[in-house]
Amino acid sequence: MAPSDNGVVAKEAPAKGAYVTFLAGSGDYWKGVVGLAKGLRAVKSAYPLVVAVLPDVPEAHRRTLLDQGCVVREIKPVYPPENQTQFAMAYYVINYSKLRIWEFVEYERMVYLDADIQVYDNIDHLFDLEAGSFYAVKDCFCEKTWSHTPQYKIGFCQQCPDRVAWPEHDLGVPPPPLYFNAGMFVHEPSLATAKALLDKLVVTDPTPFAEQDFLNMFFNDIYKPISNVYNLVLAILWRHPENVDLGKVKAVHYCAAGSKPWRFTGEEANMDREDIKMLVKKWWDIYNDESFNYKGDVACEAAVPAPAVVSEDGATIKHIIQPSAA
Ligand SMILES: O=c1ccn([C@@H]2O[C@H](COP(=O)(O)OP(=O)(O)O)[C@@H](O)[C@H]2O)c(=O)[nH]1
Ligand SMILES: OC[C@H]1O[C@H](O[C@@H]2[C@@H](O)[C@H](O)[C@@H](O)[C@H](O)[C@@H]2O)[C@H](O)[C@@H](O)[C@H]1O
Ligand SMILES: [Mn+2]
Repeated sequence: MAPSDNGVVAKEAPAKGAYVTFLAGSGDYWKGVVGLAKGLRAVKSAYPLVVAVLPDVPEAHRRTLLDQGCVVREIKPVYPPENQTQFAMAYYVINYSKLRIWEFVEYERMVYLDADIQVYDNIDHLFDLEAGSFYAVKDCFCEKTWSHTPQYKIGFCQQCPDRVAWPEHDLGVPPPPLYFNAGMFVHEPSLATAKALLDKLVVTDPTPFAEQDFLNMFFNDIYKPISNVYNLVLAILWRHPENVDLGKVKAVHYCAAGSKPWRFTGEEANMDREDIKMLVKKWWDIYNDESFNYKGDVACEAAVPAPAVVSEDGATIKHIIQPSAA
């Protein structure tokens, strides 16, 4: 790539990599996606952000994402088999549609980030991790959302396995396998894997953490934990403060109840903490900073493979490179 004005040659991203997030509904999660697009730009990521959108995402929201340089790709919803499951959150049923991102085979490697994640340090090196494993951060079992599980009931958590030993003799079962938070993971799109996921889904009873439970089961044998700095599940701040150094955190996951920055009121439990208020302000500082708006970045264009229209059950890939109005 030609040196930029100051003679510094921008790192050329392998054309086959991209960040990907997921957007459903006509609600306010689009603000999370805009924040994420601006955050990746702020840390000078060399990779584009693809947004997998369900059909119910309004045109106006899609336009806003295109204007922020996102690659917007419509996907068909994925539903779990008929079930009476009580999901930990009722809306989790839509999260199974995340499974469509294995169909994005125009990319060899993708880093998935929930729309309620913000990146505060460059994590492009994740694209260089050795292929063949599923990389993600270990979740925490200590929040009330886990109260249906034996680990919660006995106070066992993989974030501190020595605090309460797993009573294998009493329970007659081994400790649960390592379990990742599905808000961030590194994956390799493949139509074969996409088909295997959907085939397995139709014969798998849904469970409270929906696609997160399903992905943990499906990728259990190749799951490789990576550092908490790549996906700080906020509850770690009060459940396992010894496991986090905020100065080193690269990506924050605003998943704790009441922590979504664009809906923040500070009223829910733990939302009056100084570190939470600082992290929410940090998110807004990026969201409101117009210098991080899309300006037709050359690096972003170079990182995007030649736009192609891939018809797939009516879904097509649209990539429009237009300088934003701002
Ligand atoms: O109404 C919704 C709910 C969820 N999501 C997407 O699904 C992801 C997972 O949901 P959420 O982050 O709320 O789950 P949590 O991590 O808080 O459990 C979100 O980050 C969004 O990318 C969305 O687009 N619209
Ligand atoms: O659909 C299931 C969701 O499950 C996960 O969220 C949970 C999980 O992290 C718990 O451990 C926390 O206690 C809870 O707050 C948080 O919402 C993923 O973040 C999300 O992307 C999605 O997969
Ligand atoms: Mn999330």
